[in-house]
Amino acid sequence: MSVLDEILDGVRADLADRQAATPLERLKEKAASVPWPKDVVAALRSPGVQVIAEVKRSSPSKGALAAIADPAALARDYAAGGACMISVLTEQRRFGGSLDDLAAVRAAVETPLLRKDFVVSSYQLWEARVHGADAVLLIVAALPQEALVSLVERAESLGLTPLVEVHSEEEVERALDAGATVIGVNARDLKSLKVDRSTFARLAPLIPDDRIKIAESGVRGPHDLLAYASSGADAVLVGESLVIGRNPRDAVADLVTAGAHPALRDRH
Ligand SMILES: O=C(O)c1ccccc1NCC(=O)[C@H](O)[C@H](O)COP(=O)(O)O
Repeated sequence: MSVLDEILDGVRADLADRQAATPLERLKEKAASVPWPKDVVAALRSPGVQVIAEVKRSSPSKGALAAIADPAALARDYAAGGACMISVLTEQRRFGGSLDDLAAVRAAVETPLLRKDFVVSSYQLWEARVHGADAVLLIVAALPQEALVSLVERAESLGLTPLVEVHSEEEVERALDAGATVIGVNARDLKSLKVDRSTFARLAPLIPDDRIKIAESGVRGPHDLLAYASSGADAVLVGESLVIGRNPRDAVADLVTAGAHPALRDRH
């Protein structure tokens, strides 16, 4: 069984528990009083290469990374550093996240928020809305095509921007067929968990220029952002290097400064 399959088994079991505790109708009632999500596409289309900073406690590849006792404080640092979006991992078993983290971050910052999880059901989209997300991750490798298409449509109907994640040529084609506007190329192979930064340069040319291209994983500092930018990235998604460093605000600011270099402006 692959790591992804193991993660998905746990996600489905936890989802079943939450569905038993909170019926969908109740979630829908709650969503009615939550403000409409922010325009993530506009934020990502801002000049230069944008930085998406992630709240990430642990991971299957590295184990424990950082305790992050106060995710809201970390998010405030990310926002002060200039992150255009904050990614909050909500998967519990392997990443140590939760929907409470998402809600706490929502209460702390105005920055657009991504719910980063392994979405397999529209129930999770409603949860994302209720807890203040503006965008949701949809991983092509985790979904049959019919489910992917339906989740892209449902997310958009709820005002959530789907970030559709790909790892291969075939998955790029599936993301485009599903109508994705925002496509993330994840450099981390979901079987070996190894990061191969060249994946973005290989797949980016297959993604039309009217879509937003996000390079996910493996950004250790400004030099990696610039390398992804030179291959056409509109934004980078960064987790580990921000949470293990001593000053997340300065680390984000350094990336934002690199992404704002005059040579990288007016790329959209
Ligand atoms: O991080 C992992 O080990 C991992 C394993 C299996 C599925 C997903 C995984 N990570 C999720 C991510 O996509 C990253 O958290 C994100 O791209 C940031 O990457 P990094 O900056 O390398 O922490």
